[in-house]
Amino acid sequence: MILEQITEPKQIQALTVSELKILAKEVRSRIVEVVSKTGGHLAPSLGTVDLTIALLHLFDPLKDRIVWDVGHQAYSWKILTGRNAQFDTLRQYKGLSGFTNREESPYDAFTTGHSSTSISAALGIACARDLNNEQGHCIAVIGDGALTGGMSFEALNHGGHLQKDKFIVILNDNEMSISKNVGGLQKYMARMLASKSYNVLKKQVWDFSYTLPANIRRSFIYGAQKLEESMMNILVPNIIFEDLGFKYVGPIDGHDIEQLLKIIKRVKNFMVGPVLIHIVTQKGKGYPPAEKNSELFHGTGPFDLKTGKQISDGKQTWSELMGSTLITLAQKDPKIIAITAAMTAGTGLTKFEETYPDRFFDVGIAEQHSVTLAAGMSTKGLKPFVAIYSTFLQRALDQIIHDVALPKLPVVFCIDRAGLVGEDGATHHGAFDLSYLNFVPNMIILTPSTAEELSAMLFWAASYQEGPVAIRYPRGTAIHSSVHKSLTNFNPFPAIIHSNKGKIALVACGDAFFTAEAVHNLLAKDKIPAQLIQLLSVKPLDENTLLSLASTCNYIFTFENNAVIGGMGARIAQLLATEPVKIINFGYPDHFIAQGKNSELLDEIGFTPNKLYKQIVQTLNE
Ligand SMILES: Cc1ncc(C[n+]2csc(CCOP(=O)(O)OP(=O)(O)O)c2C)c(N)n1
Ligand SMILES: CC(=O)[C@@H](O)[C@H](O)COP(=O)(O)O
Ligand SMILES: [Mg+2]
Repeated sequence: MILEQITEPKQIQALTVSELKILAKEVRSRIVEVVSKTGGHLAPSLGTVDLTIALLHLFDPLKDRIVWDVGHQAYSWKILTGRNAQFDTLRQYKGLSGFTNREESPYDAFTTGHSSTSISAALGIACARDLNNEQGHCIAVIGDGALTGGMSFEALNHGGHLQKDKFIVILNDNEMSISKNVGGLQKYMARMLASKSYNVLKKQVWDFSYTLPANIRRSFIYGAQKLEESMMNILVPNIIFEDLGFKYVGPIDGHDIEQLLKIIKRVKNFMVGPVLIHIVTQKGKGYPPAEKNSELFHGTGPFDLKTGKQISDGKQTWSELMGSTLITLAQKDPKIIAITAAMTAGTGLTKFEETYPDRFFDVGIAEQHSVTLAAGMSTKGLKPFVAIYSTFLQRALDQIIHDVALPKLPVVFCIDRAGLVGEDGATHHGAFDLSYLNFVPNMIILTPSTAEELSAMLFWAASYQEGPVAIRYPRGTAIHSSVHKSLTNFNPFPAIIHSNKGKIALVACGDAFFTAEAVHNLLAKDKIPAQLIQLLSVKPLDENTLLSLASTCNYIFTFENNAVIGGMGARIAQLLATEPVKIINFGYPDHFIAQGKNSELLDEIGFTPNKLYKQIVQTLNE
């Protein structure tokens, strides 16, 4: 086994091409074997094995800085940059992160998880390199999906302007985002792939250059680049990257290691100014089930290695419930529209897309655009539901404030993955949406604890026309419960009083209600009566109920799956600041929470019924 002998990336530089090919096979087996147990981003990571090996053969990953966009395709990078021994801990509690992370390894040039940051980051590194008089190439590896994010274009625009040498963007084009990639850009790249004439020209130029003595080769290639700039416009009109100031090289078979080495080496040694290398890969390469269904294996749970069969309990998720309720609403109201930013399956909208293709919009990885698109639609009387993960909606805060809330447009935000999301970790937890929405005027924020409440809120929001509504719900299986059954004539604003006895009150929202309920039961066993209050609406708050609690209780303990700073509890504390009651907020602490099973993470931060109960008893005894 070659892989077993690789303890540091430098060793890869000494391998022959046939050894590199064997290494690629071994790395793929290692990835499939581990991810079948841990779950993870299998198909993206299988697609980049050959590229990783080529890059590590040609570059020094400490001196040269390589930034992987999203970082979900970097498993081979991890394995080959000194982390093979820990690779079995991928995405596990205290194990390796599922993304690149500067705290995890000096080889990881940038901490990632959210899309479309790589070109900006690599350009920033290139600027710093030059200002510090340092050496080395700065390379961004970005997928065709990530390229649909606006930041990529902001960075290409700026990179083309700066004209940095040794600045390379590698576009990893597999024609897939998580689902099929969308948009004019995708079609444009498909046309480029089909454009043989330009590639023939490129090949001829390179081949001819090899007939020249080494000392004049570099200036020949520079001259050829200039010539190409004008010829290209005849052969392949409007190469967008060239127009922006990048030299375009490609398309290249991203699984042909020999070819990758040849071309990347030429770019490394001879080309001046920023270069974009366009490689073509297949998602899931080397593992037939993932090749056949790369969407399913984009991010997978554990699966059977032999068959590729995934393990699922088949229970309805919050996202699926949202999607099916939206179909029901859309049947009644032709104005209802669904919008996603490249997360059709994740947000439960696959069936909506099939049922109402004309009323479904996948905008690409373009959260900001999705929000303002919805705003535009709603000015003309449509009723858009924007389904977005809490963590990704962070990107669109200004659009929420300026384009939706200020003009009071009736856009509904279905905020998925609110709270901890487990193995994706710090970059993906939905820890902040209550905080970043709480301060937005005109915003209504609803927090269902049960499946029935989510449905009722969606129905309610569909007919609310006075301004935006955000409904936040967690990742995973929807909870059906009898805690709140009377959903006819649903009104989300009054607090639900589940128990009104005692001098202390537990106030909770969303799925944290069940934590509060469990604490309530533990206190009851200790003969400590507590009032138990559920808020369906975090904004506006039911001020009357909270003020009356303040007048009857010595303590109010609040529970939420959000950062305590700026969350529901913080607003309650603000509201009751002048009241004699003491308020203690339970939620996420003021640090980033890593990855692992939610149960492990909640235990670590002390957000479990037992730990909270003990904290309450201790507080009462003080
Ligand atoms: C801001 C943001 N929105 C959405 C996502 C979810 N997401 C992760 S990877 C991905 C698709 C990326 O496609 P591409 O860049 O082509 O990489 P591939 O998986 O095809 O290799 C999406 C939508 C994200 N990570 N960040
Ligand atoms: C890499 C990325 O951002 C997505 O693939 C994300 O991991 C999906 O998360 P879910 O598994 O919760 O849909
Ligand atoms: Mg892709």
